[in-house]
Amino acid sequence: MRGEMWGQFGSAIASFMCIWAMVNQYFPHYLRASIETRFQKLANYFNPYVQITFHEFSGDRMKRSEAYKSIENYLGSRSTKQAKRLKGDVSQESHSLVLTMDDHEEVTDEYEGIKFKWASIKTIRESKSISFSPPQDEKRSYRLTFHAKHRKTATETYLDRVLREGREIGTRKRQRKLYTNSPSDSYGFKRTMWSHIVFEHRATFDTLAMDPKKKKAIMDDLVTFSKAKDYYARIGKAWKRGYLLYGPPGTGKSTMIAAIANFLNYDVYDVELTAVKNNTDLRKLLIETSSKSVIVLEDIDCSLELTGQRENRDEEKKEEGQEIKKDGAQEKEEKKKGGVTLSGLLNFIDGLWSASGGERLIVFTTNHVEKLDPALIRRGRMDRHIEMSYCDFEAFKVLAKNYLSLESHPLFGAIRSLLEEIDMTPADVAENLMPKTVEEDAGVCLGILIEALENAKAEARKKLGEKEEKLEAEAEQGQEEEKAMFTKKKKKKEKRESNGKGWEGSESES
Ligand SMILES: Nc1ncnc2c1ncn2[C@@H]1O[C@H](COP(=O)(O)OP(=O)(O)OP(=O)(O)O)[C@@H](O)[C@H]1O
Ligand SMILES: [Mg+2]
Repeated sequence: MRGEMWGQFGSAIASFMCIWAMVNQYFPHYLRASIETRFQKLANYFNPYVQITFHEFSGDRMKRSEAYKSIENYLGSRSTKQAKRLKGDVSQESHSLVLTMDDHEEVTDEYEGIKFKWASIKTIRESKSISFSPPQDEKRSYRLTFHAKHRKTATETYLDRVLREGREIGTRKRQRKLYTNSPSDSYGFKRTMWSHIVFEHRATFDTLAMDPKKKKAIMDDLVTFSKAKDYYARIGKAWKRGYLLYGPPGTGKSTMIAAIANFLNYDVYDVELTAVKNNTDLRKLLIETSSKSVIVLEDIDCSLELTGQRENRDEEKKEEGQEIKKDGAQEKEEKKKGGVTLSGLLNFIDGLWSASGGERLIVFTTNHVEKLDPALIRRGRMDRHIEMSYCDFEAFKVLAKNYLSLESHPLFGAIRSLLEEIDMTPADVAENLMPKTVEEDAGVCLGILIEALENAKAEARKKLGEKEEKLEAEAEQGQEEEKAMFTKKKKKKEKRESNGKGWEGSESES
């Protein structure tokens, strides 16, 4: 019965196609449009299916539609399994092979027991003008077909899922970028404020040597942040989070930034503050950053030399009664150099100027946290302060695993006790662990590290000895000086007393 019905429906479609071909051939254009509308109405009346079309280029013709790209991503794996004709290409973004269903192919997707049909459509527009870019005449789209009774599910949940999943696949696949700001002077016609290269830093949280508990807490914080869009919207805050990474050179601050970017799949914007002319340019830079990005200001204490801190120093000088002499040229030079002020930077962080929203992580690094203006790093601006410190045994184990594929070794005990006594940065430990020749096996590398630690220990002892000697000498000298002072004072007193007696004596005598 059902088969018969489908047969009738099929022959109706065939007759319709026949009539349509005749109409196309014999009727003038204005009549064709009117007949098409009427036919469409008739077909809609009998057709129980709903169709939704997503065009590749819609509205802004220069840009591929986001929905189309998401659907393409979503259908990717389904097409590879189901479609008989596939198109292969190498993605410009990720340089990897991308397979999509060829034109006029169909795949079926199932959601909550409902079948959704996706077809890739290509229409060719007859163009009378000569064009060198064929895509203008070829229009592609994806067409979704489903039964009218599932309209609610399709429009309210299914399509939402398709677009969300497609976007996520796109984010995972995309090649991330490392942006650096061009010097302010070079902005001009068609010059962008940022130049970029492909971000290829391989650091991950797995390879980052630090206390595992601290590492886990940071990763949890990042995950919570990246999923907290609604939360930030509800509390009316810009969706951003500030991290301050501080510690001595070579403790992994830059490595941590790369690990964060890789973990969250974010782009990295490395802001070179000294190349920014003024607060306005800084603001423009922020506006030009994309969502899902880490904005990095490295060695912030050095950058601030040009700005707030310099002003503070001037004020300090004023307080000390020193005159601040600046000739015209010097002032001009300072204006040129230090256009970015502390308040400009604070505005930058607060995202006051970024009405565009979107998830952004702002990271400052410094070797001297104590030098920073408290306003710059207060909670709310820099939400997390993370100390990157010298290599302890837990961090060493991560490095040993990365560099030597070792989980344990008889020499680990000696290294553990040496690391408890000696401050060595992960960068130095890593350098010692790295095999210098192909003959060096893990044992040799560990031996080299032990030797370096022992040398550092001997050096530290020597320095301590010298310091103690110096202190002793200073103390001795101090004692001598004190003694001399005491004797001098005593002599003075005796002299005064003897003078006094003489006066008293003369008094009585008179
Ligand atoms: N915690 C760490 N885990 C893994 N590797 C590390 C770590 N710290 C340093 N390294 C290694 O040392 C090198 C230098 O580290 P990095 O540049 O991250 O240090 P930094 O703290 O940013 O130093 P600086 O303050 O000078 O900028 C890295 O390339 C990395 O190989
Ligand atoms: Mg660094």
